[in-house]
Amino acid sequence: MLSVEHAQIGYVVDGVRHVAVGDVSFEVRRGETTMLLGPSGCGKSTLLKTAAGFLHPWQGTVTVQGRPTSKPGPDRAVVFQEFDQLFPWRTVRDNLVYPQRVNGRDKAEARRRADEYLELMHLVPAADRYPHQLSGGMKQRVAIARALALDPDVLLMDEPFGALDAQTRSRLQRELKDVAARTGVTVLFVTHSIQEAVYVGDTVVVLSTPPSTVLDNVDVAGLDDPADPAFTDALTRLRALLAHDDHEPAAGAFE
Ligand SMILES: Nc1ncnc2c1ncn2[C@@H]1O[C@H](COP(=O)(O)OP(=O)(O)OP(=O)(O)O)[C@@H](O)[C@H]1O
Repeated sequence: MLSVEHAQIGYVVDGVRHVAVGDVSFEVRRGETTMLLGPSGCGKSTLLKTAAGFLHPWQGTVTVQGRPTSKPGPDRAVVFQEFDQLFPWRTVRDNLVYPQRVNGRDKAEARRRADEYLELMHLVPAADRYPHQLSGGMKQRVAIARALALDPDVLLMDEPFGALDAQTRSRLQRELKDVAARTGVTVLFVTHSIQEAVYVGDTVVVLSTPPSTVLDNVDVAGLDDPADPAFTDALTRLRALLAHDDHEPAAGAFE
């Protein structure tokens, strides 16, 4: 579904080119959740922004269904970490309806889909509230529901639970797994957390320090019980990969 092939991506600061993503290739298969894990500054968000069409690779390609992600499009929906990504002047329901209308969906169908995804994300009681009346966790659930209601080919998530307390974060991880299984949506998800990568993902793409390359692709499909020895094995393997990266970040950088 989403393909990254020999991508090199960077930034020009004061006329100087800085390479963030050195040479990265991976595939996000249809219906699967792929996690991007790696040390701070390795270019996880840079890759996600390129998939979203906000940045362009200097070399290589990033494609969705074979089409380069050269600009943002309705085939990709993005959920960010920040709680302020909703339209503050629209109710929760209208936050879901409005982007669908902008994408050309008729009013009745947009409302029907909004209600379907409000139900799926347990937001029906909050449908007529405004974003400032919601907790951080609820805002993130609205952002996910809004993205799913657009029926994207790929859902791009940049540390969507990074600013939540531990309990809310676990709950949203569970809900996302459940919704992904029910809808069959394809997800690319950036995280700092090894635990989150194993629990939420089907595959973990582990990146090195910048200019980043792929250290490994680890299959974690079906691992959702931290008490399962296979879950612990996956955690150990990912920790070892990151620890053997030449420029390991300071201890404690990974949960
Ligand atoms: N707008 C920008 N202009 C210049 N450099 C940038 C910009 N955005 C990111 N960078 C640099 O590119 C590199 C990769 O940043 P990026 O945010 O993609 O990493 P990350 O892996 O998502 O980091 P973190 O896990 O800390 O969020 C970093 O060195 C960062 O400083």
